Formats: sequence, structure tokens, C-alpha cells
Amino acid sequence: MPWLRFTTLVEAPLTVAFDVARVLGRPWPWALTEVASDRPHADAHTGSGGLLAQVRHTRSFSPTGAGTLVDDQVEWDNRVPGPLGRLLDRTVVRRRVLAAMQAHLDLYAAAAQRRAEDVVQVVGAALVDGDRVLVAQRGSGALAGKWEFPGGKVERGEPELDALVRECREELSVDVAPQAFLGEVPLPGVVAGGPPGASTLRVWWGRVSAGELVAHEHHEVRWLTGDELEGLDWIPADRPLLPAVRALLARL
Ligand SMILES: Nc1nc2c([nH]c(=O)n2[C@H]2C[C@H](O)[C@@H](COP(=O)(O)OP(=O)(O)OP(=O)(O)O)O2)c(=O)[nH]1
Repeated sequence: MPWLRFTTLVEAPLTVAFDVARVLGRPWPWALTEVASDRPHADAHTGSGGLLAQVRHTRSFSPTGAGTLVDDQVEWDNRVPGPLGRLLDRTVVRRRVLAAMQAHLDLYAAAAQRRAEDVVQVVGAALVDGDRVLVAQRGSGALAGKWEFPGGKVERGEPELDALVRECREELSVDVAPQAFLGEVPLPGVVAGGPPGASTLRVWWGRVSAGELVAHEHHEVRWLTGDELEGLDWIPADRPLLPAVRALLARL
């Protein structure tokens, strides 16, 4: 089965990258049927039309520090069998698939980047000291009493890591040095009046570089080892990030 693979880095969080991809659809002039959808991680469609007896288009969406990596894989069966079919595939079909996908992905990346500006993101810090990570208990609001990573909403136009540093200063009175991207999870609730489930929490690990830690907004903060994390009453959305935090603590 001939196939082509396309990798696009989109400057948008996971949920935005997935939702915009769904709205734009695919570059094929015939309808495809959805065979799998796992928002915001992957989807798959199949169908047929034109020279293609069968086409299968799968996409996966992976978070990175620079945005969402979108991996498109297109596989197809030609209507014409044998050597003539292979010739037609090389000279016509493959080129058409390539051109259609390239034009589509250019549009898509621009649309996702534009949409990302309207969706408020949340950034969190997994601050590490030796074999421990700092966790914080929310002091007020609907999630009061739940444990989380210090951080907060990224302001419009503000670089994500600037927001991380600003939030840690405001909440904890410390300067932090972000080290590396750790993971991203969808937030099911409403963030800053946006549609439910539109935003994500993107967590970076870092270190305290200066200052004495004071919890200004949290009820309590604790330095915990990897084994102590699971037992806390976390904001449920954060739980999928815990294995990455544990793995980090184990390898540092
Ligand atoms: N900081 C943080 N927020 C989280 C986590 N998990 C999670 O669902 N959230 C949600 C709770 C809130 O809806 C949103 C963050 O908002 P926030 O109230 O902390 O942001 P902020 O400091 O900018 O607050 P504000 O100035 O608007 O009051 O993200 C987490 O681990 N850390």
C-alpha cells in the first residue's frame, strides 16, 4: 500500500491543534468516515474516491515545548492494479496526494496559530530540589483544597516561560529557572470564560534560582518525593502528569 507521512510543528496547544484540525477536515474532495477519535491525541478516517480505491488518513498530536507535533499518515490503494497502477501511482497519484497535503498543512498551521491566540493557556512549574518536587494546595475557589503545580494563566501575547517565572514570583516569592518541558494535559473546565475543555495545562520542570519560598496564595506547599505524589488529592486533570514527574525525579 503506498503511503506518505507528514510532520508539522504547530504553534498551538494540544486541544487547539486537535480542534482546528477537525474543523478544517482533510484535503480530499470526497467524504471520509471516522474510524477512531481520541481527543486531543489522535484520529483516523477512511474512504475512497477518484483514483483511490481506498484511503486511510491517521493523525496523531503530541505535545512538545515548542507546540504540538502533528503526524499525518496517508495510505492508499489504487484503482488500477499491476505495473500500470504502479506507474500511475508514481507519476500522478503520489504527486497529487503530496500537493494536496502540503497546501492543506500550510493552511492548517496558520489557522491553529491564529486560534491559539484566543485560548487562554495555563502553565505550571514542577520545581525540583534533589529528589523532591514542590506541590501546592489551592487556597481558594472551586478547586480549594486540591493539590496542583504552582503557576497560572498565560497573559495574551506573553511568552509561556515568562508567565511561569511571573507566576512563581507572585505565588511563591522565588525566582525560578525553567529547565525542560514535561507534559501537557487538557483542562476539562472553563478557563478565563472560554469554552469548557478548550485550554490545557503545560508543565515545565525547573529549579528555584533565588529567594526564600513563601506561599502567598496557596493554603500549603510541600516538597515531596516521587512515591508521595499519588496519595495527594490532586486536581484530577493533573494526575496524568504524575508519571512524568516521577520519572524525572528518578533520573535526576
Ligand atoms: N496553576 C495551576 N492551575 C491549574 C492546575 N491544574 C488545573 O486544572 N489548573 C487550573 C485551575 C484554574 O482553572 C486554572 C489556573 O488558574 P489560576 O487561577 O491558577 O491562574 P491565575 O494565577 O492566572 O489566576 P487569576 O489571576 O486569574 O486569579 O488552571 C495546576 O496544576 N496548576
